[in-house]
Amino acid sequence: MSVIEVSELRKSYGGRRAVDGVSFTVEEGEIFGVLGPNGAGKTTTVECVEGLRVPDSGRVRVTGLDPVADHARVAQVLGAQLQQTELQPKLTVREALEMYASFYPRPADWRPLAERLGLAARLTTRFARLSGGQKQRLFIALALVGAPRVVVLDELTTGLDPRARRDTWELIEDVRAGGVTVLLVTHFMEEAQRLCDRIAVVDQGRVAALDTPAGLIRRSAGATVISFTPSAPLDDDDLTGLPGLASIERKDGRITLSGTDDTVNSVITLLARHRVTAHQLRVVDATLDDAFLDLTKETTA
Ligand SMILES: Nc1ncnc2c1ncn2[C@@H]1O[C@H](COP(=O)(O)OP(=O)(O)OP(=O)(O)O)[C@@H](O)[C@H]1O
Repeated sequence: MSVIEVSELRKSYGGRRAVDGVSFTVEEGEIFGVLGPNGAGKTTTVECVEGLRVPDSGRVRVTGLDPVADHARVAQVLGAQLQQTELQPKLTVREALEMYASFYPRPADWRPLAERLGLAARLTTRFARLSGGQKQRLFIALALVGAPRVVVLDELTTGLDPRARRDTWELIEDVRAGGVTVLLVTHFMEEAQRLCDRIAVVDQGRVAALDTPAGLIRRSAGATVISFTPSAPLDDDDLTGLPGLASIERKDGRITLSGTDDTVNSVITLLARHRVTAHQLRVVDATLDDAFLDLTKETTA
């Protein structure tokens, strides 16, 4: 049985479709990413998984339970990142952690969690007095303090400085190593590429692609880009026949080709055959950024 199952999920707000037939499953111990442009329907989708929103149609199950009908049981197995407004401003960090731990039958020890998230020196600070990044780290701690089987993280590291972001990634990897399933909404490609086993790219309320990060990158039009300044002119005819070629660009004597590994190998053979030297040769693999822009062309254009 999948830990999370979403099938043909639809949800409208006042006649406007926010989610329009989204389906995916998340397996035990997986870090599953939901990636998409602003307004794509990501938060609506994960809020349906959390039982915070009632779908118009479709099926959602978390460990086999319906998050709306079985809300209390789902709340025992699922940890979610809070929104700013959901915590009393006067609560201290310690009180918040103790209170949230008390909601669960077998909570984690909050002290090491507070330590990992850099909150140990802030235990007596009231929520209202925390910096934006400290609030964010507290929300992550509160999502994990119940030792959930599934954790839903929406904009996990938004507002965190680079070190806190890296520490948080390591924490999430550790949490997963402990068997926890993670559903992650993110805008950060580097975060998605580093953490996620699989990613659903959501665009205009639909799943535009669902694959591993490497799989998504392979789908992007020019998965590899090679650029160089040739020591002698090269004919377009020689270049256009290269296997796997997606595009050619010439600028100021420099040639930039996008294509596949085959394209790169063939360019090198071609250069050797013509005894042409490639100055400032660069080969760059496409990133998840490129794949994302390709897959969500209409909305991000
Ligand atoms: N409570 C609401 N009432 C009306 N419309 C809403 C509501 N919540 C979301 N929407 C609309 O539904 C669409 C999807 O929103 P959602 O927040 O799910 O997208 P998202 O992918 O999470 O976006 P972002 O990346 O900007 O957070 C948007 O057009 C948004 O304006």
